Amino acid sequence: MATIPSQCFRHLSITLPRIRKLRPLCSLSSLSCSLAEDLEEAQPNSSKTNKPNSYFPKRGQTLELVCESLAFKGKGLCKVTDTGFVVMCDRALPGERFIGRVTRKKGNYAEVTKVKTISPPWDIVDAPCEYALYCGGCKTQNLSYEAQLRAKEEQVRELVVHVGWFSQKELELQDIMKPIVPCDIQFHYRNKMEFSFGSQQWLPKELLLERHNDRKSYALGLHAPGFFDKVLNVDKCLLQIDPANKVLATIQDCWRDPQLGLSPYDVHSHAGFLKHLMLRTGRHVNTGQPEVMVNFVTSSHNPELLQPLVDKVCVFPEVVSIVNNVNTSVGNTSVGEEEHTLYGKSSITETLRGLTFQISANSFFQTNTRQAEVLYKLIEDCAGIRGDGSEIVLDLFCGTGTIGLTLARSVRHVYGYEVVPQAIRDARLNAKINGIQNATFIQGDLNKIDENFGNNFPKPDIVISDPNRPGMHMKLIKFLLELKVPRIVYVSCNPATCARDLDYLCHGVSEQNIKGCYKLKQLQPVDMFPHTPHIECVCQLELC
Ligand SMILES: C[S@@+](CC[C@H](N)C(=O)[O-])C[C@H]1O[C@@H](n2cnc3c(N)ncnc32)[C@H](O)[C@@H]1O
Repeated sequence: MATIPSQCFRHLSITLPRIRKLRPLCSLSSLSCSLAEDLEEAQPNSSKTNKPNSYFPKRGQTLELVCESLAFKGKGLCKVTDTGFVVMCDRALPGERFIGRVTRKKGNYAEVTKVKTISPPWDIVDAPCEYALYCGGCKTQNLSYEAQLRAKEEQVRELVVHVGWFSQKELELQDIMKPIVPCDIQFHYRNKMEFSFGSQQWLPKELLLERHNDRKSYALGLHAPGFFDKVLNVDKCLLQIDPANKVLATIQDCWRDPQLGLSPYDVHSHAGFLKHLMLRTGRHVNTGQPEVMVNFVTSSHNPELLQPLVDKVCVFPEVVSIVNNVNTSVGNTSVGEEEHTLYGKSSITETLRGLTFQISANSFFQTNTRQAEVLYKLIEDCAGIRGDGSEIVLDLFCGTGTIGLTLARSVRHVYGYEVVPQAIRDARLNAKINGIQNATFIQGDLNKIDENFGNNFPKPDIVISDPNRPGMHMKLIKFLLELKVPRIVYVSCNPATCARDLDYLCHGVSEQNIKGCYKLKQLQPVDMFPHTPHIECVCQLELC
């Protein structure tokens, strides 16, 4: 095997103290560097020391490197020969030998850009998408799917050992860490894609000369990696289903026509009309046929300008909803202050674990429906519901209530908490559509809970917690440690903050003299998004 996934780290488990305390000293090891970056979102205020480095490659210097593994955001982690100094390289694949040029110092490691591949990894494959090498969406499409899964699983294991402070031995002997669950379908799995309009197409350097004439033309596509103002023009995205690609191609064909008078919004000058094109797909409740929602996000309300585009795409039988979100702010978000329905319905439907969900342009819904079925089944199994209708479930970070509602059928009551008011409205509506009466959804910020929080519901038997990337706030961790429910199912989309929170729940928070009281019984990584760096984990915790 050409990858070096873990041997190089193993010795560190003996010498590396708790990462969260040692984070500022991240020159200690490659592992701590990548973890520091992993945890950056979770600890935005933590101080950084400016410890001098024993070795630092100079900016502009070229180095011959071998990528050892994938880390945060799918970047390749490499070490400088002899010194072991860590460099991270976007688009480097495990096992790849390449020449990299140092571009910048970040914390106590360096970033390099790949200049030339000397030898590719043995498990490299041809990426089916023509944009795969440049697009910010799929970063590892040219790595075999098996190798992608290996890299993701390894990343979770390293984080659980070095941030979560669980020993490799206990993970293995007690069969805690399960092999990653692959995604059956590796393309056409996304039910939501957001494309941006841009006043200038972004092209990678190697194509600049070749397509010189395209440089100034307008773009509709995906953002260039790391740039909010540069758009890679795309006619097709292999992550979405064919009917959505037909809509994209049709709009691409016509929106630049000068006679239509349409202009892309410019994020610098704030002039222009078209901001984003969001395509969402679902299925008709009775027929199971695909349903497509087309959402034009514009900087002002001008339905006449959009009408020619509406006329072109409403002819597709799958297009059942065309809406316009008007966002007058200078920001780049797609949520409008007003929404207008231009054609058909204002929402589409999707079924998940036997329930029907109504999805509007801005409601949160798991973006890989098929794999969400797998994820929710795992959550249900981990919840270990008795099925006698006696238990209380607390669904933290409930979004539109999907997890809680799928459990509601076999428990006494579900209490869901969520910060976004629209999501709470959708959750209540979803409960109603499905005839579920034993679910209560409450809007509130779980980062701001106080000592009264626990008085708002009966003591739960099971807590489901599914936070977004920063993980759980210390207030919530303390609440759970005091609540002492028999079982917690922690669902995470960021293995770094997940490992940190598992450490707090199981081993306590020594700085605050708080004891942990949970045992990690099971940790199951799930691949929801092939070709991207994202990893989902389902963790089962039981009260000690
Ligand atoms: C990963 S999503 C999970 C959604 C839902 N459990 C599902 O499976 O569809 C995380 C949710 O947490 C919500 N959220 C983020 N920060 C929050 C906070 N401070 N308090 C409450 N909810 C929050 C987000 O709005 C989002 O709906």
